[in-house]
Amino acid sequence: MAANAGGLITEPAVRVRNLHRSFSRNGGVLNGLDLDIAAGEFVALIGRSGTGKSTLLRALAGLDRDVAGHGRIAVPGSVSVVFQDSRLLPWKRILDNVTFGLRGPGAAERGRQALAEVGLAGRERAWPYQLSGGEQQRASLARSLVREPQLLLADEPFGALDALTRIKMHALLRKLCETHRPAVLLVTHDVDEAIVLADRVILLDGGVVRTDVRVELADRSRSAPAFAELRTFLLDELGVDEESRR
Ligand SMILES: Nc1ncnc2c1ncn2[C@@H]1O[C@H](COP(=O)(O)OP(=O)(O)OP(=O)(O)O)[C@@H](O)[C@H]1O
Repeated sequence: MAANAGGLITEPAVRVRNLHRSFSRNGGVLNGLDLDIAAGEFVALIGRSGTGKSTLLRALAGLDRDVAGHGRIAVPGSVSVVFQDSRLLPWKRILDNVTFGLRGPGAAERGRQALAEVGLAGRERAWPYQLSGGEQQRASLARSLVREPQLLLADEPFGALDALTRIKMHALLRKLCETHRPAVLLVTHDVDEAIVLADRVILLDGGVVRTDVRVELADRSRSAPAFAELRTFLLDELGVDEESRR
């Protein structure tokens, strides 16, 4: 349970209990994982390669049918997923990609508004191949948010972008989340990205949540001392050696 700004106790948007998943007899990837995410809360999920971050995300997205019966998962009715590649349909124009599957007479207008929100006004009739990688991810975010999901799952959405574009996308995602207020689970390898964006950072290790910290920074700029302190703590938790931090 989480207390909202008014002090009321609210049900979490996501509740995972005792989740297990294995792919071989060599042991589990998820080993009795518990996790709650409050409505509107932004959680970043970090962990060493192969620790099961994508496995958890796929289970929450309903993309892993075999996980059923290996724990309890409760997620909201409307869930959107963003991946590292935009997964736009190459044979559809950008607006048609964004509104794909939406019904009702207002769908095109909602799609246009979503594209404007992500900075793609005027690109409605472009084909996916005509957009840069960053623009394709903007379109992918528009396609998710036009559905007003209660839960947004994002698996390394900015992993393929250059450093400057990533920083711009961080600002955009924060703004979109402040406007639309979905619960978010963001998988990332980038500790700085986690601190810049999230309300909470959780670290997966051994198939369970090993570290769970709230990000309470007045100043999220990377040069702030409290930012550096939290980064050092998380890199220590990840077991990243001194050499690799430079
Ligand atoms: N469908 C599958 N079949 C067999 N093994 C799988 C499958 N999906 C994941 N795994 C294995 O489960 C483990 C966890 O994979 P997962 O992709 O969840 O890790 P991750 O933490 O997201 O890693 P990375 O940070 O490298 O993306 C890996 O050892 C992977 O090989």
